[in-house]
Amino acid sequence: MLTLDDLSFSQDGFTLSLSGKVAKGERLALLGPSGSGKSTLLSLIAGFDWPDAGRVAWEGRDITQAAVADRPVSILFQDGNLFPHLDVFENVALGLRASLRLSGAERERVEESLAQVGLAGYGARRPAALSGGQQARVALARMLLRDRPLALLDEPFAALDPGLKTEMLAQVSDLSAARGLTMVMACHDLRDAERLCDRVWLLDDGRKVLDVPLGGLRDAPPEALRAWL
Ligand SMILES: Nc1ncnc2c1ncn2[C@@H]1O[C@H](COP(=O)(O)OP(=O)(O)OP(=O)(O)O)[C@@H](O)[C@H]1O
Repeated sequence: MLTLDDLSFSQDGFTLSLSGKVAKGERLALLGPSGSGKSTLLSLIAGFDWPDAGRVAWEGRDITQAAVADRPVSILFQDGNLFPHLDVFENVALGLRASLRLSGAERERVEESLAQVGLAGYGARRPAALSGGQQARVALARMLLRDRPLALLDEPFAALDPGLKTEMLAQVSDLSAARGLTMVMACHDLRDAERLCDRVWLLDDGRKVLDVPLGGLRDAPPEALRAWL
């Protein structure tokens, strides 16, 4: 369980202030207008920022002040964060070892991860020699290789065409279900949220204004979500 207790964080006139819980294995979508605080919340969970007050805990362990590397998280952001000077294999291997000094078994895991996202045989290419969708899948392979229980995704599908988006959504859904990942995903599209997630938090100006299951939502949509339908 991911627990956020009275988190509060202020930056340049913007304040994020919320509490909430995400059950183990649950997939949570963060929806809200631009600037509502979705990325800020992901940064606080990932450890790129620290809250001014409140607590972030995973399975009862307080990780509010933990270093990024010591958190149970893997991260998939919109731009994939691939290193242009490293080849595809090395970019994925970074999920396992920052030193890139891998044992034979670890090299096999990298190859397996690439195969899982349909990129077997692409290891020697540089990111620039891949399409946008393939780059997104390299980032996904790295995220999966990290094998951390909490996946944080920030609009990971925004740059993909509809066909690739559908493919990636299905892949993330299958692979995360197979691993029982807990997921928090910021997105702008309620349909993406419905395809991947169980629950949605609607953010507005740094506050959580709605916290509901996604199943059956369209039958009786809450007023706050009407604009997103
Ligand atoms: N590095 C930063 N320095 C100062 N202010 C920032 C920084 N990053 C974000 N903000 C501000 O924090 C607020 C929340 O931004 P955030 O990126 O979390 O929103 P968001 O909901 O993810 O938006 P979007 O959907 O556009 O990605 C905004 O007012 C934004 O201008």
